[in-house]
Amino acid sequence: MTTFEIPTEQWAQVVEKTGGPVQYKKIPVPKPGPDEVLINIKYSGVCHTDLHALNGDWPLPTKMPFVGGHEGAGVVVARGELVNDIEIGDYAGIKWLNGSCLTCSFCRQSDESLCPDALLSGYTVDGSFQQYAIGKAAHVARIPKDVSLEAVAPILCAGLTVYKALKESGARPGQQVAIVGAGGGLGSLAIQYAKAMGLHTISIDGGEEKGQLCKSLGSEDYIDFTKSKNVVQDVKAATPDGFGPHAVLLLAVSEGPFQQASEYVRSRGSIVAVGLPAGAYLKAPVFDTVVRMISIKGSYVGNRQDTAEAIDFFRRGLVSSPYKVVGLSKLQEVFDLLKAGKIAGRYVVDTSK
Ligand SMILES: NC(=O)c1ccc[n+]([C@@H]2O[C@H](COP(=O)([O-])OP(=O)(O)OC[C@H]3O[C@@H](n4cnc5c(N)ncnc54)[C@H](O)[C@@H]3O)[C@@H](O)[C@H]2O)c1
Ligand SMILES: [Zn+2]
Ligand SMILES: [Zn+2]
Repeated sequence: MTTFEIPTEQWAQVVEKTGGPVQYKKIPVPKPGPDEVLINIKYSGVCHTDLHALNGDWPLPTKMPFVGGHEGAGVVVARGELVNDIEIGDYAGIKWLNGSCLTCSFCRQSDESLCPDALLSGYTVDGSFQQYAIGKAAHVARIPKDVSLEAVAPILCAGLTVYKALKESGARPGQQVAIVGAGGGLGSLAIQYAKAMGLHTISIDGGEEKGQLCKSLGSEDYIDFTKSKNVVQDVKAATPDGFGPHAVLLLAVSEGPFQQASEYVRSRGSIVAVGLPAGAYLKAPVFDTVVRMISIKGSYVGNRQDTAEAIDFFRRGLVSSPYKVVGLSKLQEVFDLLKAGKIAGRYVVDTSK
């Protein structure tokens, strides 16, 4: 068996007060409990959720201080005495769902994200913006040895979340799906998963850079919400019969689209809310929802099987996040860009610098 030398101290980005800035400092390397593994994180994607956590946007408290991050890809370097289905030296990933009880009625039916005792990486337990992170062995993502750890990182939240949301939408091959927030981290992967699943995509986001990205990833239409005079009309016009898309994935970080989607979704279509803008509400006219038989639902990350399937799409070369790599020490700069809506695709941080 391979053995790794584990230091006692490591570099991490720590949130010490709501709103930040994050503090780049040395902290102790944690020790895994009996049912846990210690992963030497090589790369971590930066999700907009990490910014919500930093800003205290949601009605759910974080631990404090905390280390954010939940798209961490690395190598298993230690394991607790109860762990026997993952080896030292294996590739593994820290995802949002760090652990769940595995015995409640949700866990028993593979709705692990609904577990009342779920542990959330980079939120209620320390996450992947550090060189060594802990995950419950049952939940850490199994990453095949033949994939790039920096490229696979965004699959661990963005990829698996949009893959699950597309399944939840009920859209079938050949149908149209509108992706709102298509040029962001989740959106850029949603375009590709949708395409791989045989769906047509209509991308909605703001600015030319994001438009070019969406087109280059295979989206047939791009609607720039900052320029369009009538987003509702433009979305409907992008479908062959003008009746609107069969499904809408709401990935945006502003409330507007959550109020608008019911105006352009096709009758009997579904609206899937995934983005989590602070304090936002979903709104739809009851009359239209009834007589046009619209389904409105939420979708929250995915279970362990969704994770494995989402990674398998990546391994087969069907999806890949467009990403840029910077050092972990530059995390605050990434947050500033994310806040300004300036990131097309994903940023991935390299924990060695
Ligand atoms: N439900 C889940 O399980 C889950 C999982 C991961 C992330 N999230 C949430 O999803 C959201 C997106 O995350 P991300 O990392 O992709 O963020 P991101 O910042 O990379 O992307 C968001 C995109 O939305 C676009 N946008 C903003 N306003 C818009 C509008 N009015 N119309 C169209 N597009 C608009 C932005 O330009 C940006 O490209 C966040 O709120 C995050 O917390 C939810
Ligand atoms: Zn995330
Ligand atoms: Zn449970």
